[in-house]
Amino acid sequence: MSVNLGLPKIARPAPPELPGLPDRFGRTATDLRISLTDKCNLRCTYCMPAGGLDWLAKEQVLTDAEIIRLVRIGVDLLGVRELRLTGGEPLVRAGLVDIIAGVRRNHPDLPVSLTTNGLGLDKQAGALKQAGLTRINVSLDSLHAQTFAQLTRRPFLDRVLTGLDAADDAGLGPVKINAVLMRGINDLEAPRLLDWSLDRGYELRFIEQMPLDADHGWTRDNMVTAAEIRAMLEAGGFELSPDPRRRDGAPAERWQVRRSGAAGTAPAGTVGIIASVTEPFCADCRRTRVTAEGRVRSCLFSHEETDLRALLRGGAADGAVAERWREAMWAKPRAHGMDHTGLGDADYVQPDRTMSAIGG
Ligand SMILES: Nc1nc2c(ncn2[C@@H]2O[C@H](COP(=O)(O)OP(=O)(O)OP(=O)(O)O)[C@@H](O)[C@H]2O)c(=O)[nH]1
Ligand SMILES: C[S@@+](CC[C@H](N)C(=O)[O-])C[C@H]1O[C@@H](n2cnc3c(N)ncnc32)[C@H](O)[C@@H]1O
Ligand code: SF4
Ligand code: SF4
Repeated sequence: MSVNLGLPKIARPAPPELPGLPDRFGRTATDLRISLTDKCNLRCTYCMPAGGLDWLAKEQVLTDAEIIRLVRIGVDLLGVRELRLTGGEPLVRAGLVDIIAGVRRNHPDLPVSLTTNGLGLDKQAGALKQAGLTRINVSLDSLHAQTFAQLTRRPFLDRVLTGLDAADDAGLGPVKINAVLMRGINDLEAPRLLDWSLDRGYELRFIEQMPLDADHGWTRDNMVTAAEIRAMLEAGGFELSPDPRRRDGAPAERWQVRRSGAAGTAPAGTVGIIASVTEPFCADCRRTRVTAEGRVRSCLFSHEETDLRALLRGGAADGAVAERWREAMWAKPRAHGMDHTGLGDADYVQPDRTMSAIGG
């Protein structure tokens, strides 16, 4: 079943006999992102409403076995080469360790990473590593307790920092830190966040805020742009030079960082900037997403979803599930859920789902 979420449906031919998950614009998805839950224990203002959302009922959410099977279909039949577990907050999913262990049993060499807010990592990091998790990204927008609480609507900065210590001890590196900068709230903290990340050996990435928040508070003018971020870092004591490594479909553009006055020395580390709005990277997008209830979203901003759960629960063979998934990806929009880039343009329509409910 394909679920149209509001826009006119376009008639499309079936995908050709190409291997994997190709789309109509010459891209092939190899990076699978699965949301393990729509629930979360933070309420970041750019993502969730203060009162939370109507959570999915347990029976609506894919089971551990269904997730492990979908990953197997993705890897064995559809050319998936890496897996990202996300949410909502994936650490609140009871079966997380079992899911990772099950995936790892089937795919000894698959890179499996987790994007998390870090709450509860102190207790789970060791078990996650032992189950076969490869590495981790932790979202952290501020190192000031008060600013953290303002942005996330919860006073839990210390718990995130404890979680990061545990991730280091468990060997879940290289750790990446995700920070969304919000004008007038944490934007001036950008150099300090970078300094702290360099000292701890983390790769910090700044993310342009995207219009995916429940409160519909995003405006193009108020968003902190990649160009502004680079300028703030340079004014704040850092020199940036392009990272010579190939980007390889990654959302983050990476920069080598030297502390000012250290020209000619080895870089102190790298910083990434994910400029989904002002410098979009859709032309080289390699992503396929599955929501917590088992729907394929071919693009973060899609208005159409394709249900795989009914097939999984209806006794369909792996090949039939794979074929439906291929059809969904063939219909992937060119960019930003449309036929052109343009978050915030007059014709941009924000998806009904928030980032947390899509699986960021
Ligand atoms: N426009 C767009 N932005 C994305 C997409 N995927 C992730 N992002 C943004 O990039 C941020 C970081 O995503 P992560 O899950 O930490 O990881 P990543 O950068 O995709 O991948 P790694 O560098 O391999 O860890 C997200 O918070 C989103 O804001 C995407 O498909 N499209
Ligand atoms: C939706 S969260 C899910 C995983 C986990 N709860 C976390 O926060 O890392 C994944 C990423 O999406 C980012 N994000 C959420 N809403 C966003 C928005 N409106 N624009 C840009 N990034 C956003 C978060 O900062 C986080 O790094
Ligand atoms: S960004 Fe992550 S931690 Fe923050 S509310 Fe959304 S899902 Fe939760
Ligand atoms: S907006 Fe859509 S097409 Fe562009 S990078 Fe994200 S998922 Fe890919």
